[in-house]
Amino acid sequence: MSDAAALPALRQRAAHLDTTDDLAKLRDRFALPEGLVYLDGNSLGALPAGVAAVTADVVHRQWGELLIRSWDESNWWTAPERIGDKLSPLIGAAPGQTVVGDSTSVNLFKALVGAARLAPPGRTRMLVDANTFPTDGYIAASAARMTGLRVVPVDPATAAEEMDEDTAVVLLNHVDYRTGRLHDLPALTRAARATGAITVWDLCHSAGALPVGLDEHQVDLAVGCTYKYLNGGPGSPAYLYIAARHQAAFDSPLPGWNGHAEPFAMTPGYTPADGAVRGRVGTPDILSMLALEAALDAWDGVSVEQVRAKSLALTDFFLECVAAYVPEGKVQAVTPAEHAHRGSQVSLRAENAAEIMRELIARGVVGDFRAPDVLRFGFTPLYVGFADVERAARTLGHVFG
Ligand SMILES: Cc1ncc(COP(=O)(O)O)c(C=O)c1O
Ligand SMILES: Nc1c(O)cccc1C(=O)C[C@H](N)C(=O)O
Repeated sequence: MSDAAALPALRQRAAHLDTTDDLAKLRDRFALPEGLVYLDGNSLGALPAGVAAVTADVVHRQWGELLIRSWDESNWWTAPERIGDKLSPLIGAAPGQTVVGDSTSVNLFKALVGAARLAPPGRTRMLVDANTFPTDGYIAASAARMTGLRVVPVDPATAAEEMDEDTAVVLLNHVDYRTGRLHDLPALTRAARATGAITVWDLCHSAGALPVGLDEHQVDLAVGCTYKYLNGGPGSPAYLYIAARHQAAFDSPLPGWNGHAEPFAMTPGYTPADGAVRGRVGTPDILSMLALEAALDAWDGVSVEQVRAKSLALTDFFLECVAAYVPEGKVQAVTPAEHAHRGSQVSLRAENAAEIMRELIARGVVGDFRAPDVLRFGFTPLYVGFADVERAARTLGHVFG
């Protein structure tokens, strides 16, 4: 595998690929430290250049000077649905179906209980991705308990075989957080629909990295975070998608006053608002929300299809460079080689993975480690280039000596 002669050739290829990359100039839309190769945008995205000024204005003028008037005059009140509509094109959703707010965990709770209430009565099973990011499993267990369903862990690759007339809800991840495997959202959603089950997709690791097509594939409900490939910042609010056809019947288990049809009527009884707005709960976290709104400007004029094409080129090139630079047998790719099954990250299994990642970070290449033995590298096409990829793999090769 390891091949010293590959070095200049791969560096030259990287330079050529960067020169011919239409998205390369987008890196200027981000404030990244000089000299750092940042491959952890699948955990926390980079800072978009416009966010600091907008945040300063929100703090000093909108809050400091306008004070309470900003709920109307700075359009704070309608931020959750406005920003939901702003990110909708990235997940293939028409306007009016997505609200921003709360964490992914909280939105999962709303979606899962809401899904159980939408499902045909009498069904008993909630299928849940067995390899899911832990919070999804914890929340699903509680939502199932509350709604009288039984959790059935499933492998998303074969989940369609488990769907039957007794399946009420199906919760799956579009991309697996640990392996980077992309699951077949269109086929799995179709299979669930054929049985009448309600689908809930977690888009944390796909939104902003590849086309999702929620409306096209007739997904019922979806959630996702905005701090990964959408670059909303640490703890930026998550989102909830409620397909238009379900909105009238969607019965939120968290019917807070912000989701009320007339919040300022302050009536004792709850009447849900029309549309996705009924997915709102309490007062939105305006500072984070408006930072996210500014962060989404980094997508101006960029399509998610272009991003996907570059993402696949980056991960292909990374796998090629790793094969050339890393001594044979030191790492095994756990991310599928087939494009149809690959998200926007590459996970490599290695002995002493935690230590290897610490050393890589010390040498200016930031990825992350996931227990027990996975090195994770996330590729955000808006700011990662091919020279970054080559340097990351070369540095990994050096770490292995
Ligand atoms: C698939 C998935 N779901 C949920 C979360 C987290 O949810 P929350 O925004 O509630 O922290 C993450 C990552 O943190 C994730 O990778
Ligand atoms: N949300 C995170 C956080 O608050 C701290 C550290 C990491 C995270 C993450 O997003 C982890 C991420 N979901 C993962 O795929 O592992």
